Amino acid sequence: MSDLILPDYRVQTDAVRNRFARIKKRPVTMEVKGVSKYFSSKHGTITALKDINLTIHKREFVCVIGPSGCGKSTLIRIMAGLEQASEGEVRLDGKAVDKPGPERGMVFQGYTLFPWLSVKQNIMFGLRESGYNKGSAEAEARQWIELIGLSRFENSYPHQLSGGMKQRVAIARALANKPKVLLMDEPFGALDAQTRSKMQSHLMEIWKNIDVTVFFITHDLDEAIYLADRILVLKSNPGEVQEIIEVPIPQPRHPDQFLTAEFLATKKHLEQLIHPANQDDDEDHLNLIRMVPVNDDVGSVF
Ligand SMILES: Nc1ncnc2c1ncn2[C@@H]1O[C@H](COP(=O)(O)OP(=O)(O)OP(=O)(O)O)[C@@H](O)[C@H]1O
Repeated sequence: MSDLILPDYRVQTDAVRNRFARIKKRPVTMEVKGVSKYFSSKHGTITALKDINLTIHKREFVCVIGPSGCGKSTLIRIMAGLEQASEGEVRLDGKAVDKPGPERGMVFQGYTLFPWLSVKQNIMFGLRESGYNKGSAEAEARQWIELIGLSRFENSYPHQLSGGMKQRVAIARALANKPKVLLMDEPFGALDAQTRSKMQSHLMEIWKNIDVTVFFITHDLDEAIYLADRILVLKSNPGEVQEIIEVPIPQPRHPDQFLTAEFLATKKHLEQLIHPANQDDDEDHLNLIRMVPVNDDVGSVF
């Protein structure tokens, strides 16, 4: 990629610039204001997050990337109300978040469906909790099952589903409660590459058709660029905002865009942010002793 002449990732076409202008005019849904988080450990205090500020507008899709340990999960847990910030606050539609609530749906990497409930019962569960009677919860669940294309599996149990199907059910279950924000922590991290790419397209389709704002953690740069309006890049030790990038790829997104100059330029920039050149990290080196015959030529040019 280094030999290609790529545009600057900050250059936007008129369509992309206009889209961002429209997004910025939408009301703010979530605000992360000066959030810091400290943990005590036997080695002292860990600053997992330091002064994080982010404003997310209604219907925006924001992805978060950053090296392992930069505080991504801590941030999403604070946004979900599962963890308290040490300093600062998170607001949803102007109201401080201090505990989990139905207006924030969560989807995690691990399959979090109830194994003893069928697909339909899993989706009905939250609806029943929020006061739907059995008949209306069932009708609502069926609509979601149809939307995620699993009508044939409504009475199947999680162990009878593939990983991708389970995550589709988890997304439907989170969305059935009509949250304002969907918080997703590496939801496709455990899936094989092909299923993952299908799930990304499914999620894009769902997001286009459902009135929801998405905050999505991933390790995968392609996934972040493909899905996001903006990408929050965190750095570690302490977890701080490195950059917030407006993705210059037009909507609607399509897998063909993975090879466009804008896509490659954005990916190159993210790679530079996450793996800066000349960074000599001891953990990246393998201390290998050669344990092959002297004339072994695997790995040499021939
Ligand atoms: N409950 C805890 N107690 C002590 N330290 C914690 C706790 N939770 C997280 N940390 C520390 O806070 C830092 C951020 O962790 P976090 O899991 O949020 O990072 P992450 O970016 O999500 O990592 P990964 O990409 O590997 O999942 C790490 O140094 C981690 O060890």
